[in-house]
Amino acid sequence: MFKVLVSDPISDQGIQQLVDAPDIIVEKKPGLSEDELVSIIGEYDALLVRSQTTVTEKILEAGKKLKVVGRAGVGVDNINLEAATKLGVIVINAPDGNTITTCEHTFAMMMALARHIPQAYKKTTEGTWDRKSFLGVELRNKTLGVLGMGRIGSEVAKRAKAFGMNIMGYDPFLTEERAQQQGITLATVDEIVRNADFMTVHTPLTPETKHMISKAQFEVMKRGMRIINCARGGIIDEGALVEAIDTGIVAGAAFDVFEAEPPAADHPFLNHPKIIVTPHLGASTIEAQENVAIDVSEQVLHILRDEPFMNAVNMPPIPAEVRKVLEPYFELGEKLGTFIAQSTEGAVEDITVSYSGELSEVDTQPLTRYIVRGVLSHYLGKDTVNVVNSMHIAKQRSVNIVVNKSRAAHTFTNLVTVTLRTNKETRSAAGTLLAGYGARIVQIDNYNIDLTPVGHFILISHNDKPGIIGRVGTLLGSNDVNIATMQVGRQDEGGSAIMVLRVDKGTPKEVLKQLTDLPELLTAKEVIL
Ligand SMILES: NC(=O)c1ccc[n+]([C@@H]2O[C@H](COP(=O)([O-])OP(=O)(O)OC[C@H]3O[C@@H](n4cnc5c(N)ncnc54)[C@H](O)[C@@H]3O)[C@@H](O)[C@H]2O)c1
Ligand SMILES: O=C(O)[C@H](O)COP(=O)(O)O
Repeated sequence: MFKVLVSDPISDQGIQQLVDAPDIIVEKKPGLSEDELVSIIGEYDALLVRSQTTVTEKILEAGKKLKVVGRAGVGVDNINLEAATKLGVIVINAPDGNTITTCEHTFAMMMALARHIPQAYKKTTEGTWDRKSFLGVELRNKTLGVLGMGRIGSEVAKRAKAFGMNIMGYDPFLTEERAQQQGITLATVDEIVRNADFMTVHTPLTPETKHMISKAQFEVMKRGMRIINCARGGIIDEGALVEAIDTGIVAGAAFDVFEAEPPAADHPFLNHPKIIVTPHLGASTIEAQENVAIDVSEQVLHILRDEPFMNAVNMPPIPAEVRKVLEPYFELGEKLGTFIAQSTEGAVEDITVSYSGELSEVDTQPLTRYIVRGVLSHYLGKDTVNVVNSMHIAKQRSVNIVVNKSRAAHTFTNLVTVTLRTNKETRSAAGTLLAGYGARIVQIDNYNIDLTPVGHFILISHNDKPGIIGRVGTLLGSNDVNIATMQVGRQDEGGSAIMVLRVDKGTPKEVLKQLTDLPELLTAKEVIL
């Protein structure tokens, strides 16, 4: 049974799949302090948050069973990613579910700003019929500068075109070609600042984007610009903005987010006649909240059940086309890792992974993480090593990871070979996926075999001498270990050979010892896959 703690208000419909899952207990405890979270987090396998809960290193350290922190939304600046990675806690988000909603909120803010709607509403409901003070501007034919042309920025640009606006966009990933396809003008921040009538920011808050619009930009800014921030507080320098409004450079601003949330009661935005504000409502629609909660719940379930998952933010993203090629190999990769670790004596020095065939054409790094996890979890436990921290742990323990690639396909379309070198020996195992038959281990050291990697095995190294197979069979039979299948491989007649026995259950240690006492038998290892 896995326990999931929901510490922020998250859509009930969205987390229904977790509530319904027979192996999950969901507990909702919104509004806890850091200390309260620290005192209870040790019981939970997963933590689900929005932006209110600050997931600190202290909380992560106290989460001894914690496998995943799920963020029902985009921004993960409330989660200590470095600590999570170090501790092997996977952090996932729901990057797509609130894009349209936030884009629409940006538009609502832009129109409210252009037409003074909040200010006019306030005055009218206070009993003053004032039509003079609220002369607005049209959006049509105005230039909109978009800083950050990711998911939300691109949707904003799309809608702005329908309003007859000209769009200038800046994003480090925006190329001239893509800008042309989107019907926008690729520009620098400086060009946007000097030319736009409206400017909206849609970047994450990073050391690079913090105060990217500050005093220097306001000094050269087109007079009368209107500015919208529905991304993150701090991208625009709040103090410098107020000064730019008060000195007539900026005509008005609409902010959904603040450098500190909630803002202090005397925050200069709160009573400023030219600044309109909402309390971080960008993602707050029924649809978006359901979408993000569904997405994050689905991935949390996968992680808790040790199944392949998406949207981890503390490991590099896997492009869809690469995921399609690699995902079928994740389980096999991890099994090859665990197989080789169980088969090899000694302290690990390096792990060499060779990819041949079509696999060699994609970025195989995500698959390597599974393989390394398979190897290291044999020594450190599955709970300690996961695909987020496997490479980090390998580095920490000075285990070299070497990756080779070769286009040559040999007998199989794809072949993954894992070689483990320890201070005592070097062994390797290779596997593939056979169409219609699934995962197979097809080579151990230099011996060809054909093994479905599931169940209990005994891996024996011996000298190829008459009678040895019979003696192994008799010994196991007399110890009530039933052999389901047996495969034997040898290089040369009378030379070294291996035997792989699939047995119905675990083999007691003393039986393995008796096996190694047989003449001509060199080693006998139990492998459980
Ligand atoms: N107000 C809300 O409730 C709300 C809701 C959803 C998202 N957000 C925030 O909106 C922002 C954008 O979200 P998204 O889903 O579009 O993210 P995204 O990752 O799709 O887009 C962000 C874009 O910013 C670009 N970028 C990074 N550094 C930049 C820089 N220095 N200059 C210009 N561009 C830069 C990136 O290349 C990327 O394309 C995030 O900060 C997110 O947390 C806020
Ligand atoms: O990054 C996000 O997804 C938004 O800021 C939404 O945050 P929220 O889930 O706290 O509304």
